[in-house]
Amino acid sequence: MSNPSLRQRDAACIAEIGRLRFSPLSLVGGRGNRLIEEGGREVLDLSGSAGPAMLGYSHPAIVEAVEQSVRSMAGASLLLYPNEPAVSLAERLLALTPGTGERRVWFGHSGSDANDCALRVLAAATGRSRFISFIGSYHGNLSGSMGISGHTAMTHTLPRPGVLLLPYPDPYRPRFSAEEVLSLLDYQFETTCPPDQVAAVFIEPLMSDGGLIVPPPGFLKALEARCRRHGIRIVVDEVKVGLARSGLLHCFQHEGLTPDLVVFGKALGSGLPLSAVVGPSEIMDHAPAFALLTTAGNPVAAAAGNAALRTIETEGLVERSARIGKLFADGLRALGDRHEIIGDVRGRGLAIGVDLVEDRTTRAPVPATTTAKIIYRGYELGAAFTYVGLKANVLEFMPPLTLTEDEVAEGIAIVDRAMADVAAGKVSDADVASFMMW
Ligand SMILES: Cc1ncc(COP(=O)(O)O)c(/C=N/[C@@H]2CCCCNC2=O)c1O
Repeated sequence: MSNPSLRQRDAACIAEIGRLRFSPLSLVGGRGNRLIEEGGREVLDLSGSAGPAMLGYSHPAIVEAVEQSVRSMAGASLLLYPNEPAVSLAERLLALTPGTGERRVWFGHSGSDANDCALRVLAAATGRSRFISFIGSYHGNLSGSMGISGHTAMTHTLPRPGVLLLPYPDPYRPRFSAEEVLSLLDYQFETTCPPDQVAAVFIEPLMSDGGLIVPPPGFLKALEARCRRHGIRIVVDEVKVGLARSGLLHCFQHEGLTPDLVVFGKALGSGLPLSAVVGPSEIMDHAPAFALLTTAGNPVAAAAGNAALRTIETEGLVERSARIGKLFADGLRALGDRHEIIGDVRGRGLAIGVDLVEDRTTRAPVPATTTAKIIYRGYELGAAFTYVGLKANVLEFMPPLTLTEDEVAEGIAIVDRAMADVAAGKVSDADVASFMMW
């Protein structure tokens, strides 16, 4: 019997609950913007590993920072001892995150634990037990952060008591206009959701897993104004679209928001487990020993974080993300001349969604199998990308911000061919049966 493949071994030991697989791609390495498949094939990465790979893979700045830090580890627990990399990273985050007054930084391992921490400390510090969030939002997969998320993939878990989930207005499918959502919120405030009981609103400035939805201009600013009237804090979840990806350093800057707390993750560690919450001291200093994760803010992950933030600056990734993102989105839009399935191409910077429809007039989403087949065929042709959306019909492109113009052209050509091949029936339902996961 030949040696089992990596995928077969994975199937024999990795728990299904921890899988969200879009293709048979199994990895033995990565460098630059390419993933190295078992067997040696190099696959162009247009997924960024769901966002963390802001700098691609094995970026020299990350390798050097991690190597230097791990060779003389300044402890392994920020809880017990300050360490130079974590304190430097906190100082950097305070300097680059707009805000006023005394503020502090909390470190976590993931976007989930950072949102968990934010909501728990807000409830405790404000004495308010209600939260506002949005249908389609994804803030994490721990009890707390899942409990304020509104993604259809979360319906296996009941929402947190006291959370108000509002529709997130979608300009492409305006089932609820921005005005109707705000009017619904006003009515809730007048009836079953007293605003003085609401601790905070959690906002994705660009809704990612819910379908890469850019909110209508002014909506988030109008929401903020209502919150300000009632002392409701604004928590902006920048975990996926923050740190230069949107074409500005912070995605909330596109909306003119003034957050109270900002949640970072994914790209902050550039592949290492690292997240952060930046917020006012009256919240973040609520009590000692309130939000403890033993290895959070460890010197190795923090060293990667420092290198990631430095590289955003030294490689001009904010401007690059805007420029390459426009090139990529324009290229995807141009495919619409050949593929009726493309209903909408949207996003900001290098956070791009392609909304796939059965019919451009009705805008009815394609079946999830169609989306999955395009991703599967894209994999066979040499590119890795994923899908999101409450109807699993939005191709998600979250590539490394280091993507080159040539790689954009390569990626567009692969998407083009994948769509044509799927339309020609070259991918079967059986091919994608095990990749229909959310
Ligand atoms: C806006 C936003 N906030 C928080 C999270 C949770 O981050 P972690 O998965 O690092 O805990 C996420 C994670 N999003 C999912 C992770 C599961 C796989 C599907 N793709 C994502 O990006 C997010 O998008």
